[in-house]
Amino acid sequence: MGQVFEAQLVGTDLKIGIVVGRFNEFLTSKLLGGAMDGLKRHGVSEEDIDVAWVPGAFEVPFIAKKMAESKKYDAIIGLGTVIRGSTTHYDYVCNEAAKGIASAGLTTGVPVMFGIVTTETIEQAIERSGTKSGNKGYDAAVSAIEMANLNRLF
Ligand SMILES: Nc1c(NC[C@H](O)[C@H](O)[C@H](O)CO)[nH]c(=O)[nH]c1=O
Ligand SMILES: CC(=O)[C@@H](O)COP(=O)(O)O
Repeated sequence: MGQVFEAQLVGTDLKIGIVVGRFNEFLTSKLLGGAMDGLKRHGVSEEDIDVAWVPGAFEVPFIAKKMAESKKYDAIIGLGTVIRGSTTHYDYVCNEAAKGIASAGLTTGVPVMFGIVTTETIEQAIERSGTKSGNKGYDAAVSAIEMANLNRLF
């Protein structure tokens, strides 16, 4: 076997950018709290975390890409909550957020995490924002630390 690359979950010298959607703020603020908790528990200093608020999940990739291009950050975390309504709007917002976040990472070489909760119901969103199914912001933060450290190995 050749080399195995595996990163530590240690955030002591990392600088992290967070982009969070204001739409459904009562839930996205919980995702932000979870992300901050996940970063700090793994050693990231609070002063090394910058936060940008955008109108909704659709706008997350735009600012995530700008943050990544600035080369000030080791990883970016995109946070948002998209809940299906009665029209096709949900699909457009989700698809563009997912595509845009993936593209921001691939085009800049800075890992960008997909911390966007996409659900059929508000109950499902609550469950993933710090209640029975955990906190997707926390999960995205841990993934950001892993990817930032892994990215340094290549
Ligand atoms: N319906 C949701 C939205 N919609 C707003 C869009 O994200 C966008 O801000 C607007 O279309 C202007 O470009 N955003 C969410 O984050 N969550 C939703 O459920
Ligand atoms: C996901 C959304 O954009 C949603 O809030 C829109 O709801 P609707 O499809 O009922 O307009």
